[in-house]
Amino acid sequence: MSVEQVEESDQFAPRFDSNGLIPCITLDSNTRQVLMFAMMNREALQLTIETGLAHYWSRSRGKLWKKGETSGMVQQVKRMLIDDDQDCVVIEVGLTPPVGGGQEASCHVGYRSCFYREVPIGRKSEKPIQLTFIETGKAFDPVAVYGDTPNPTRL
Ligand SMILES: N=c1c2ncn([C@@H]3O[C@H](COP(=O)(O)OP(=O)(O)OP(=O)(O)O)[C@@H](O)[C@H]3O)c2ncn1[C@@H]1O[C@H](COP(=O)(O)O)[C@@H](O)[C@H]1O
Ligand SMILES: [Mg+2]
Ligand SMILES: [Zn+2]
Repeated sequence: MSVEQVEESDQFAPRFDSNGLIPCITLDSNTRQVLMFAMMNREALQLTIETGLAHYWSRSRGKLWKKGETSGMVQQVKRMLIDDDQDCVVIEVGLTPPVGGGQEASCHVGYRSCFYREVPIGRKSEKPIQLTFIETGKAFDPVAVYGDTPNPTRL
């Protein structure tokens, strides 16, 4: 397919990287708050489109991942957008509360959004950069929802 077709036509032609993955940014459909960034493989993208529930590919866990499979915090896709060269998607989702109680959220750390800290802009000193928490508290208790086996994001 030509660049022209990819960029200017109405043909959906998602471009996966050399590992067969496409990045996805997930927004809250009501507020447009950025909730998370994850990858999708062809199957995850197809399942997301077919079922209307967000599916991803987890590189750290090496598996297809239906968001909410453990927590119950499924993401209902209201709209999907793709960029000009079709190598990145955005989904706007409705959230579901976790099964263990608490408010609707997305992040497995217990915050609503994975993007729960702000990096200050403009350096005033050589001191280490200090992040600010921008959510007032956690939306739910992750131990109540995921159990106490820690599952930290791989660093
Ligand atoms: N639930 C989440 C979850 N929700 C949001 N995110 C975000 O999704 C990103 C990508 O997930 P992974 O790290 O699994 O995927 P990855 O491809 O290894 O991504 P990188 O860390 O390499 O960027 C994370 O970096 C988080 O910002 C989550 N990452 C992991 N989980 C785990 O997913 C499992 C299932 O949870 P539910 O889907 O809520 O049932 C549990 O074990 C959770 O700990
Ligand atoms: Mg990550
Ligand atoms: Zn998170």
